[in-house]
Amino acid sequence: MTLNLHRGSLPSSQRRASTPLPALYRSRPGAPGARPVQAEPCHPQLGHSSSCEPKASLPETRDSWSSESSDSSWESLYRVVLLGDPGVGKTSLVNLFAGVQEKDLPEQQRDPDSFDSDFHESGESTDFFEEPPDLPEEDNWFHNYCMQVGNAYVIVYSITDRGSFESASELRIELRRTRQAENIPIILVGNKTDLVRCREVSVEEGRACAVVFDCKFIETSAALQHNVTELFEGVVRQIRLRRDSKEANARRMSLYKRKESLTKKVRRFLDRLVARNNKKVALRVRSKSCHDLSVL
Ligand SMILES: Nc1nc2c(ncn2[C@@H]2O[C@H](COP(=O)(O)OP(=O)(O)OP(=O)(O)O)[C@@H](O)[C@H]2O)c(=O)[nH]1
Repeated sequence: MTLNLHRGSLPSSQRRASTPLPALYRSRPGAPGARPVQAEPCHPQLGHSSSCEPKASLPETRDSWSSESSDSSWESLYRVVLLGDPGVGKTSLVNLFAGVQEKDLPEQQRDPDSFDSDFHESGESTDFFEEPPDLPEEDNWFHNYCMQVGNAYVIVYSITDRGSFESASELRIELRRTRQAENIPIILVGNKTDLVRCREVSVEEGRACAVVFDCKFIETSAALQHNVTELFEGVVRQIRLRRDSKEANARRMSLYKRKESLTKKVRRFLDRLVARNNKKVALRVRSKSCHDLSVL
């Protein structure tokens, strides 16, 4: 498993300090803060991993960065979207996962406004990104886009904030509405478990909510780095399990279709044979009844 981190300096007017802004958002023409991709200094810094090389030849929008990409030379990219109220710890979780400590970075590279992490494993890449919390009204498109493009969703709430737990439920309902027919992995995360005395949402409530909403559930503490690796590995596993079962289903279906088409061929042959016989029978019947004016 190798990790990549790409950073770039961006205008911060649209975002809170800790909010990472995905490259996708940045590359949208006309969007506030949007910049041409080639102007970004972040991608050359991806060079720590052998699997990042093909990115140089990628098209410039992330619309084409999909696991269904027809370009087989490029690894699969899975987009994991982190949703949740401001302040619940989304950025902290992603930062931890990427193994980034701000203090480890040179002063000039410290840019809390921008952050993306790529998680590369077995030729696959998982891109975690979160929605900027204070987007202007006209940028509702990005929220809608997030709801459409994720291959998996991590809905984070703080166990010390019941309001964020309720927001998590609403987000789950919204996701269910937008991605109704799809079997996408959703993980409900209760963060800040280290703040034991301030707990407002019990583990049982979190678990019950996950059962009701048919998603996975885990409690984490970004502060204590508890369950963070389990969370992100779990996300990748969920994506793979669904992908594998989808592929197995597709294989089963194509086998079934092949079998069915063989059966159909035999049936067509038999039908033709029966029809020929039926014509002879019909002719015989007609000739027998030709004297009966009461029948055809
Ligand atoms: N005690 C404790 N504090 C945490 C934990 N996770 C995050 N925090 C703190 O909570 C605050 C908000 O964390 P962020 O990671 O910025 O939260 P966010 O959801 O990304 O917030 P926005 O960027 O506003 O969307 C920061 O001060 C973090 O240090 C945790 O597990 N335990």
